[in-house]
Amino acid sequence: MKNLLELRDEIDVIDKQIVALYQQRMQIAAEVAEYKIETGKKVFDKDREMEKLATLSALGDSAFNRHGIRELFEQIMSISRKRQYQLMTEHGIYEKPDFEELDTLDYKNARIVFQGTEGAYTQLALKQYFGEDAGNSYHVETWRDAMEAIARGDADYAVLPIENSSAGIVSENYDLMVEYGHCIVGEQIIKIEHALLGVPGAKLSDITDVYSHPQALMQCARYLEGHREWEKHSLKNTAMAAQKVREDGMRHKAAIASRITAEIYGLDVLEEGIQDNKQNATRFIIVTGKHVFTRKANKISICFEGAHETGSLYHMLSHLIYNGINMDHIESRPLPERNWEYRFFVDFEGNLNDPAVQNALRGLSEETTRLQILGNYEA
Ligand SMILES: O=C(O)C(=O)C[C@]1(C(=O)O)C=C[C@@H](O)C=C1
Repeated sequence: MKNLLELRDEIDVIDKQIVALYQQRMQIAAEVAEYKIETGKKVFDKDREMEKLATLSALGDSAFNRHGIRELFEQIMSISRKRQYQLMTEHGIYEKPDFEELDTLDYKNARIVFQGTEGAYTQLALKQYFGEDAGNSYHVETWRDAMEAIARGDADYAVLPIENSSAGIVSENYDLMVEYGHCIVGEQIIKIEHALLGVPGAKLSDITDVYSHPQALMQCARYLEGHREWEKHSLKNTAMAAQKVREDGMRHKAAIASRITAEIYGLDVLEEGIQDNKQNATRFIIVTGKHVFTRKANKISICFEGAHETGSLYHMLSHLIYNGINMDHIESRPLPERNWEYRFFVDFEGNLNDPAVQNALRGLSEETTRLQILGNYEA
């Protein structure tokens, strides 16, 4: 039997040959890219790749090797495509996403819409994000209403919750972003501290009914577990719950909302910090109707759909990984009317002007069935 050193020497010889052949092949791929640049042909040719995978894997002498050859060449051709996208970007052949670059975003006199009523967490986020420019804001009943206000041009910006650190994503707003095609221009994270609020003079022992937004009820699940006898009621938002408790004026009714709403609606704080996660925070997005970004933007949100087949997501994400892009977040949402098929939402670091981002987006747009850039903004 040969010893390990001898075997490794043999592997080293073969690997060098593979490297030389790989480089030769990539050189030809570069020539293919030139041809495609000249002729305007697309880089990704699925039929050609399928044909190659079938013929090459058939050369394998065992089922194991046939499978391995297929995987190996899938990777080789995927790298070949990435090289071709890179060359095209270098040649300035890049279909810029339909986004206008601005020096800064001007919020002066902007009309800002949020969902809920006075004192909603969204309003807190709005005030923190827009600061002094927040004066010109108004509220609507639903998140869809806020999106509509942007679509109609009644408002310039909308503020919407997108994710909570304990309850997860606000799925409806992900879906609305796809449906309306608006643009994210900013985000604001707000620490969420829930309190139990009752009418003046009410005691904890009086409470039998609790009102809040379903997300807030979920975020206080452990606390509510300690009061199983309480009837829980879902309302559109936490501030509305506070308003209702005030208007009903009954000692047995309580709301879960922020401390600030207690001041606004004249309620007593019966208990504070009742959320399960003491670090509980919600991320809000700032949305507008025009597709704009600034040079300072450092986070990109996209949504894409791909073929419903093995390895599809892996290949789509490989465009980010191969271009050295740092991914922050991935989510999936069901595709409407297509049971058990999904679209993906990915947040990653970068600016639309970065060559690495342009390469990744080019790859994704060629190799997905649908790509939507939801925004490029400062995180
Ligand atoms: O043959 C082509 O059109 C190529 O671009 C080359 C190649 C390959 O590397 O083999 C790469 C991408 C295409 O999807 C198909 C094949």
